[in-house]
Amino acid sequence: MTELVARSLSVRLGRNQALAGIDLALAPGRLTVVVGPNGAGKSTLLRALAGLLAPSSGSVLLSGVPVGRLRAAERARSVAYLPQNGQVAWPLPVAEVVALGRLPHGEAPGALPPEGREAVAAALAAVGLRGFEDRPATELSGGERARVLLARALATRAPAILADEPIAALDPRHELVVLDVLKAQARAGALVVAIMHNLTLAARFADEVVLLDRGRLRAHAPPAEVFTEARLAESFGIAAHVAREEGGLLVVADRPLPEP
Ligand SMILES: Nc1ncnc2c1ncn2[C@@H]1O[C@H](COP(=O)(O)OP(=O)(O)OP(=O)(O)O)[C@@H](O)[C@H]1O
Repeated sequence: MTELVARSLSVRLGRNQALAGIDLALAPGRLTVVVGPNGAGKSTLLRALAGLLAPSSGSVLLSGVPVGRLRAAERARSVAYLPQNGQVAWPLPVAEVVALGRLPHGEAPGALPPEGREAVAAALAAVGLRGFEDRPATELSGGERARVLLARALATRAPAILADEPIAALDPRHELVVLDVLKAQARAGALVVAIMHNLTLAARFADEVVLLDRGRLRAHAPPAEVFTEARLAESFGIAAHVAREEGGLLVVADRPLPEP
């Protein structure tokens, strides 16, 4: 069972204390949504959890092992990381970009074994890109490209998926498609973490919410405990309505509060 644990995790980026003393335990089978205002440290947290950024103090343990100590291929097989605003530099066909997700398994994109081919096809279908296989990845819309990169992460079939704003560029239908995919991955046993700014969708899809603010962990709890009007005012500086609806919690941002 894959678990990710941050212990007293602090990260400095240049002169900035991006994260300070984060204690967090993430379990498999859960979709955890990370929220917080711009600059709160969300991307920094995800990169540290993925082993891509060394803590300045404290540690990140992947199933008990410091994540920075894993070999790159082993780490990439264990943790699929989707960066924020991912770009595609080369005009490779979409299927080959997604096949790059098989590299940590030692499978070359041009010569995938049956399992690799199946993983690529399933990932493309999951994000609604069947039929895009031969299109150059540099000739796609922003939302299509974002889904290609998510498919690449899914094709890895890693037990942990860390996605930095996976729905930021997507239309409303594909926001739901992608969140359904991430939820299904969690239901199938994966540890899934996604950064999101859409609090309404976060409240609806998250099993648990991590709220970061100025580099500190303010809350880690189910959506109804995190999304209170008082906390939204304090951390986001917004007046919001929070209501319980049949489909879950409804969070509607109403207006910005004056700067304190
Ligand atoms: N390379 C860097 N050097 C110095 N400071 C940095 C660097 N990258 C980010 N920071 C700072 O670290 C803090 C956390 O940044 P981070 O990208 O983790 O925020 P975030 O919560 O993901 O924000 P956003 O919602 O805007 O994507 C911010 O104050 C940011 O200005």
